Amino acid sequence: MPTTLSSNFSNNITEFVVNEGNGVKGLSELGLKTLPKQYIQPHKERITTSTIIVDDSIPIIDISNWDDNNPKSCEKICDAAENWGFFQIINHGIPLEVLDTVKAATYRFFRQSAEEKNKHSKENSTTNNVRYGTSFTPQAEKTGEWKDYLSLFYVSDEEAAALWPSACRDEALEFLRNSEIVIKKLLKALMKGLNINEIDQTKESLLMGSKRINLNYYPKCPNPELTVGVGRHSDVSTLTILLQDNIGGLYVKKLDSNSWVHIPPIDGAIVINIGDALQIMSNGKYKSIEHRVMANGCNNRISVPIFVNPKPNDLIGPLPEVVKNGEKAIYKQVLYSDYVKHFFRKAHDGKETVDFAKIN
Ligand SMILES: CC(C)(COP(=O)(O)OP(=O)(O)OC[C@H]1O[C@@H](n2cnc3c(N)ncnc32)[C@H](O)[C@@H]1OP(=O)(O)O)[C@@H](O)C(=O)NCCC(=O)NCCSC(=O)/C=C/c1ccc(O)c(O)c1
Ligand SMILES: O=C(O)CCC(=O)C(=O)O
Ligand SMILES: [Fe+2]
Repeated sequence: MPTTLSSNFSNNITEFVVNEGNGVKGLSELGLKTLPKQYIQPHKERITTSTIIVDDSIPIIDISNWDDNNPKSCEKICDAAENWGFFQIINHGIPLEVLDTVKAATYRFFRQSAEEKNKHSKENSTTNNVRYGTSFTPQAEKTGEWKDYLSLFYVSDEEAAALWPSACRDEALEFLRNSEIVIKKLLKALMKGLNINEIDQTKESLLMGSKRINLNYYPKCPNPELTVGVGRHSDVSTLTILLQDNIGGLYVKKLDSNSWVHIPPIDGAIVINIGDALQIMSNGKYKSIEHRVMANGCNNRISVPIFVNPKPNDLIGPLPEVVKNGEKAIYKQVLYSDYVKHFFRKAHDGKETVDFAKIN
């Protein structure tokens, strides 16, 4: 097995990783001793101990006794959304078996040959709703991110049966189905915090009219300190429901600071974060916070986020109930698909995406 790259191979990294569909998983499995230069991030993007704080953590909220008469859990959710933008939920009711099987399915998908996975690449896929890729936007990035992914946009069970890869389709659908009750409970609590006590069908569709599930694979990395698994970004979703494995490495920026806090893996827990769409709809009350993932020198890591979104054709802006009390709108109305395209067409750049919707 080669341990360093021949200059010829190095020149052809993009060909091997991106075009042939080997991904960074393929690179990792060559047994490289040093990180290819294409993945060396500028200093300011690396995750260093000097910016990490260890004596703080995002809230962990037990939602087992959750019902409408329990304002305490509702308050905790809204406080976390305002002050952290991130929290973990435990005793959420999604069976552990569902979580374990979608993790196993993620490994099953990525274990397949490059040829099989690459049938779902941007170039080869017969649909825009299924995409296998690597890094974030290789066409627009100066430096690569050490991650491969499969992204599945949910339209219907029938479409998924026809188009999603069989290695992970049923398990991804099962996770989506089981997350539905939790998503509705969280949105109900978050709307209460905005004095919206009734979620009618129009509002439900605006908050959770479309879903995307990603399977992320972060292979073991030589020189993990020089690169990132995922660079600084905030999600463009309403809410993200994130399942991580037991490896760790996800960091979230502490509000109004330059410090980063680790999100420790907790067996059976799910990480929840507010996305840009809800920051915009709440006129900035709920925070869509920057986060990033450290690469790992010893272990492969996987994660499975469900992005809960408006529908592509929805107009999003501060909700009428939020601005009706004379509050000044800080965001304008934007077409959600324009917002998402703006996000996908550039490299990760922290919180810059939301400027697209700001009133200047
Ligand atoms: C996403 C779109 C806009 C795609 O619509 P479509 O008609 O297919 O547009 P398109 O013109 O083909 O695609 C627009 C661009 O996005 C890129 N793109 C589309 N899907 C993806 C994807 N899953 N991953 C990366 N890029 C994508 C395309 O490659 C296009 O770029 P370019 O080729 O013009 O350079 C549509 O489905 C939509 O509006 N969806 C709304 C719901 C939604 O998907 N919301 C996003 C939630 S995802 C979210 O919040 C976070 C995601 C994330 C974070 C960190 C990562 O590292 C990461 O990989 C992903
Ligand atoms: O892998 C993780 O823990 C986070 C991934 C992430 O932020 C994303 O896919 O948007
Ligand atoms: Fe994210």
